[in-house]
Amino acid sequence: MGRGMRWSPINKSRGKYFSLPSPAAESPPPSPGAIELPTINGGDDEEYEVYAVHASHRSKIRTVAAISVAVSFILPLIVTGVVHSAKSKNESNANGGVDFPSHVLLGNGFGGNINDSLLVKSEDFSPPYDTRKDFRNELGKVPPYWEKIELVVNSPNVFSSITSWGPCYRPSSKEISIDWLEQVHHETPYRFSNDQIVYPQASKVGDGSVPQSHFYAGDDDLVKNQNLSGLCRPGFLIIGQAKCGTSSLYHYLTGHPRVLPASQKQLDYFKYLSFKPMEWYLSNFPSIQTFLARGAIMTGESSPSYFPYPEVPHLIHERTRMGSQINTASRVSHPKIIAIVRDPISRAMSSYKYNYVDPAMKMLLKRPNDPKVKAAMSNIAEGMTESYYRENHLFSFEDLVRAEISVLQQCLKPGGVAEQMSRRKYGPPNGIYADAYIDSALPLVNADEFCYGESVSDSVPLSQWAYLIRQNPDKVIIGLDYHLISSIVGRSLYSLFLNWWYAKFSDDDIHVVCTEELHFHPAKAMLNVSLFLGLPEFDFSNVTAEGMYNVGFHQGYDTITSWDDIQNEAEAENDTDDRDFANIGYDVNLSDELRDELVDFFQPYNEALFRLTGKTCQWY
Ligand SMILES: Nc1ncnc2c1ncn2[C@@H]1O[C@H](COP(=O)(O)OS(=O)(=O)O)[C@@H](OP(=O)(O)O)[C@H]1O
Repeated sequence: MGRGMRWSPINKSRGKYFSLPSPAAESPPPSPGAIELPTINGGDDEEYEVYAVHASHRSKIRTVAAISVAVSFILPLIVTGVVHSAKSKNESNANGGVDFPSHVLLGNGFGGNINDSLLVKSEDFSPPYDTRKDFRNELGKVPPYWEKIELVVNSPNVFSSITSWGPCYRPSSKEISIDWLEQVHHETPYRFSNDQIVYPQASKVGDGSVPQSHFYAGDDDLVKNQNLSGLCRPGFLIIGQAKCGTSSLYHYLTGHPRVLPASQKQLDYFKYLSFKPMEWYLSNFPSIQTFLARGAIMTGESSPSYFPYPEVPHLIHERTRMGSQINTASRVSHPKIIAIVRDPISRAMSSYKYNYVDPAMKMLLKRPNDPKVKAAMSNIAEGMTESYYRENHLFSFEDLVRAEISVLQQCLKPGGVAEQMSRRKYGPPNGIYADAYIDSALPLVNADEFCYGESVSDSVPLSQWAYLIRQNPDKVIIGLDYHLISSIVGRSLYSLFLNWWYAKFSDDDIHVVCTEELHFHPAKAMLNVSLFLGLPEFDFSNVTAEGMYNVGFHQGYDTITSWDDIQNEAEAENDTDDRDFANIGYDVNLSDELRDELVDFFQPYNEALFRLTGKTCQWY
């Protein structure tokens, strides 16, 4: 019997049958900040040195970062925030609105650039109607920072002083003539149906109205020459890791009555669409009208494509940074970062199914015309059953994992290829992480880019698999995303990826969720997420009780599977209690021997993760 999480009829309270894994035995304290690379059978036997992660280095970087952030960012916001905080408290008492702590306003960029005299005036301001009632949402509350709107509606002459409406950029002067009350009540009557959320997309950009040349302009132009007026921005980004429950996390979070979803869960902008202007990106978040109608505070998106790439935290930091040229309303903090990490073996198994078995099987059954795929399948009989293909022509989890691990052990050695190449690309003098390399011991390693080799031929898409394919000429590696098939194990080395995020963002702006918390204590895990975001307290239990998203073979970011169905399916497939939830829908064989080896392989990376994030997940 393996050592992962087990199904057992212990917790039936919500119709689920999961038991918590037994607490991990206490391990001896790690040598100061070190990752030791273990070997795994079949890998290189060489002994590796200790891979240093100096805590002192991180604090040095933090200090430098903190000073520059304090000068350019915290200071003005503290000023605004103090005023806001006093103001919202005052209003709250008088009108029964929600009393938000100042960090809600600050932390998510709602501070705006209001001058003090305006705020002083606003406290004495009495509109001719009850603004609170008019902008009230279903809960009878209106977020305090929307108060600015009543000023605008009632005294348009203050319009130019107000750069930010809630989480939204100020509308253009043309739009100020809009009767906002009319908009709220007639265009977007507030209901919980997401069909009624208005996204500015069609009318604003994304319809060809932005010249093509603009998309390919240099970064500076993308930032400067655009009109963000009236668009709203994300307060949070769920960055991944893929296959760790990002879809559930996103849907649960947008179940909070004050949080609105983006036009789709996964926008992938900062990875795949960053050649488009921010204007395009922000047009995928709800309109000001929708925010008002819902009494909403925040929106955000979830793109697991962000997690593994060092370019992404850098880009997010650049394009959302306070004081950038976007316009004055960008005097806001960056979106908060939410990462979710899962027991690395379960994640690897899920990735094996989703990124390899599933697409490969579809291709074997459908025989697409793509010449590369045809070449790879030239010796394979057509029209056979799924189980025939699985048994005869697909590599097992173990095959792929062992091939990958021998590559990783070599590549991740201290001073090895990944470390050297990463430093060359991202480090001093001109790399985008030059500052983070102040101390050369910082393990900034882009394993994803530098460990997996080049294509060998059409039938050997990466050198990593050359030996495997030579030894098993009947088996194929086909799929859409070779880079994902190649890094089934590597993408579970969370600490390597998160190091880059922590180099760009402050600890306070990153929140890490363990998938297992989301699984076993979903309402509590979500409450913690919402408190981190500064949202008002909300009981998520009804939202999370509906089920899990993107499960096993019910794949689809927006597809929910009820807890009962999950349970029934697991029981139908396996009569015993010995069931890991990673295996729902498809049996991935994992011998006890390989499991033990993987546990050892992941252990130092897990420990580095727990040290980095200050959070410990209950794995193994
Ligand atoms: N609440 C909860 N608790 C535990 N595990 C959960 C939860 N919700 C989703 N899942 C499992 O997460 C896997 C899907 O993750 P993602 O949605 O991040 O996948 S994706 O990268 O966006 O495709 C997928 O894993 P597998 O079923 O093993 O493939 C889901 O079953």
